[in-house]
Amino acid sequence: MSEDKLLPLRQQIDAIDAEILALLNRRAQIAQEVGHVKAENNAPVFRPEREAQVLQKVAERNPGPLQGSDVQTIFREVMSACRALEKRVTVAYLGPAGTFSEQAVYQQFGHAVEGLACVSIDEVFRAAEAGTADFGVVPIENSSEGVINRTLDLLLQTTLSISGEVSIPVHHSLMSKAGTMDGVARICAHSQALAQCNAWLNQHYPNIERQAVASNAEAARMASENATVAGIAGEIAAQKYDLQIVSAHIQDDPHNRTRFAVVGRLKNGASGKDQTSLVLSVANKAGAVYKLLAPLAKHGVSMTRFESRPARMGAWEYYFYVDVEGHAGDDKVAKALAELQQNAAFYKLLGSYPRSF
Ligand SMILES: O=C(O)C(=O)C[C@]1(C(=O)O)C=C[C@@H](O)C=C1
Repeated sequence: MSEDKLLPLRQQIDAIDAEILALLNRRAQIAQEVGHVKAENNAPVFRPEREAQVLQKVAERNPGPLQGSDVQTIFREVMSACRALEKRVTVAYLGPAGTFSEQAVYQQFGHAVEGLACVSIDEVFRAAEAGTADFGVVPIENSSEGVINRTLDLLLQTTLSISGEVSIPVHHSLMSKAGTMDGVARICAHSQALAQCNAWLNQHYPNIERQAVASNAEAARMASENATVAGIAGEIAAQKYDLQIVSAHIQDDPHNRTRFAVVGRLKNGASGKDQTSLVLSVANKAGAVYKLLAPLAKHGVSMTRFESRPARMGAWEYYFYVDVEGHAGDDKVAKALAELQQNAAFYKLLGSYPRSF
C-alpha cells in the first residue's frame, strides 16, 4: 500500500473535520441560546419529543453511504453534548455501572449525562420523585421472561410520568478471570439472566452450581475477585471488570430484548409519532373488559399492548396496562380516553412519549 495515495485523502478528511467541528460548535452556541430562553421561562431542558423529531429527520434526509441508524447514533451524541451545555441531566438507573440499564440510559440520553446507579428499582423511582435525579430508567419487560412486576407495581403508585421508552438487545456472555471454566465451581448472574440462559447452561454446564445475585454486574465483580466463580453479563461488564469471555451470546433467544421506561416529572409535548400508556381496571363482570376498550375502536385508536396484573389487596381483580398509538392530546386519542375513563373503575394516565425506533 502506498502512503502517497493515502496522504491526499487524509488531507481531505482533515479539511472536512475542521468544517464539521466549526458546524458542531455553531450548533452548540445556538443550543446555549435555547438554554438561556428556557432558563428565563423555567422550561425543561430535556425535550424528548424534539429530540425524537431531530433523529427522525436526520434518518429521513440521510443520503448515505452512512446507515440511518449510525447517523442517528452520531446525532444522539451531538444533542446530548449540546443539551449538557444547557444543563447536564442526572439519570437514575438500576446499577451498578455496567448493567444493561446503564446502556439504556446512554441509548436514550447519549453519554453527556450524569448516571446515578441505584440499588433497586424502588430507589430509581424515589430518586426521580425526590428530584435527586431528573429522570429514572427502569426495566419494564423482557422479550423472553415477560414483565418486570416491581416496575409495573411502582408505575401504579408513582407521581412520575413515562416520558420515553428504550428497547435494547440483551446479549449475555459467560465470563471468568482466566477465560476458561477450569476450576469454576459456581456460575453467578441475576435471576432473569439465569432464566434467559437456562437451556444453554443445561446443555453446556449442567453440573456447575448456579447462584442468583443482585445484578449481572455484581456477578462480574464477584468473578473478578474469585477464580472459582464465573459470571453471566453483557460484554461491557467483562471490560469493566477485566474478565475474559468464555462464551458469547449464550441467551436462549437470539432476539432477546429488554424494554425500559424513562420516568420523570416531565409531561411531554407531542412529537407526531407517540404512544400513550395507561393503567385501567373494571368491575369483574361479564363483557366488562370488552366494553371498557370499545372507545378505542370507536375513535380509531390502535392498542399496541395489553398486559394484565393481579390487583392484590385492591377492590378490583386486575389492573390492565394498556399502550395505545398517539399522544393523549391528539384529538381522537383525547376523545377515546375521556370515554374510556368513564367506563373504568380505575384510570391512570402514565404518560405520552415518542415511540422508540
Ligand atoms: O430544541 C431544544 O429545546 C434544545 O434544547 C436543543 C436540543 C438539541 O440539541 O437539538 C437539546 C436538548 C433538547 O432535549 C432538545 C434539543
